[in-house]
Amino acid sequence: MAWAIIGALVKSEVLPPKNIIASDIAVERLELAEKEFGVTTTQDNAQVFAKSNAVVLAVKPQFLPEVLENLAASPEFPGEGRKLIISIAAGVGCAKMEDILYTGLDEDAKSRLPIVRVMPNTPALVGQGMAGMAANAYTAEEDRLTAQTIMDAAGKALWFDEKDINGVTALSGSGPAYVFYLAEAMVRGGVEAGLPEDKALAMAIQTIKGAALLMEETGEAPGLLRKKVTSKGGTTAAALTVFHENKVLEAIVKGMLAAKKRGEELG
Ligand SMILES: NC(=O)C1=CN([C@@H]2O[C@H](COP(=O)(O)OP(=O)(O)OC[C@H]3O[C@@H](n4cnc5c(N)ncnc54)[C@H](O)[C@@H]3O)[C@@H](O)[C@H]2O)C=CC1
Ligand SMILES: O=C(O)[C@@H]1CCC=N1
Repeated sequence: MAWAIIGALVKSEVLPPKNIIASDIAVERLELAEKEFGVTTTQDNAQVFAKSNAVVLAVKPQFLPEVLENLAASPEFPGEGRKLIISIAAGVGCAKMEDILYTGLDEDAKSRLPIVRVMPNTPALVGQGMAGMAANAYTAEEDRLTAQTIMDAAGKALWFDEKDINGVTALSGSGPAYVFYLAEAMVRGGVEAGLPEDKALAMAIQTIKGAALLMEETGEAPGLLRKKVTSKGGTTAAALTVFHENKVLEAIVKGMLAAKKRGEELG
């Protein structure tokens, strides 16, 4: 995800590579990032913090507390200037991050460390991400603008109350997997209908892409566009009748609520 965000910032010229500093414990990833994007790198997270106005934390959720604890214990912390902390770790709430970062800080120091929690998704890798964002109480308009600019570079981003982030995760965070699942089903259906697999895949991809663009460009509701494809007594109606009988729509909604519940449990 960090790779996607760095790539998007560089490609969209939101920031020149020399203004981006990346850290990772894996040297080979840093070497790759230097080569691919021309960014500065370090293995020292505290150096990133010291040199940046905005820090994006993109480690796996189970490592985030440790990374924050090390940061809070470093001589560079909290420093002088204002620093926006952005975390993309799934399931780690602002309260948890505040617990670690704000302990022992006075109100002035806290207000210089605003926190934004982001739920991105993998299409950010191709500049078509959809992120949901939530800001903590110390966040000002300029911080929200910074977070918006960073995430817009990788696609689109919308603001939510933090209580809605598990719903966002269930929709756009996990959502690409639902679309890939649909694509898998369409390819299997195509093959069973006698098409060669490579062509079935190419057709499924273009059909999903075209349908998404049609929704976006016409602004028409998905249900209305579906009706426009469905001739009375025709082929689409035959397919949809089977989906309906098998409660496919209800199953997807149930699945999303299970994803939301899992997000709550992990949090
Ligand atoms: N993959 C997805 O679909 C989504 C992922 N996320 C979140 O994005 C975050 C990153 O996920 P991925 O990019 O898939 O993981 P990843 O494992 O590919 O990347 C994490 C990177 O952090 C580095 N790292 C580990 N410990 C470190 C430390 N102490 N200091 C510095 N770097 C360290 C690792 O070497 C690795 O390069 C996770 O928190 C995940 O919850 C959020 C939404 C969607
Ligand atoms: O499956 C997960 O838990 C993460 C969060 C959203 C996408 N991947």
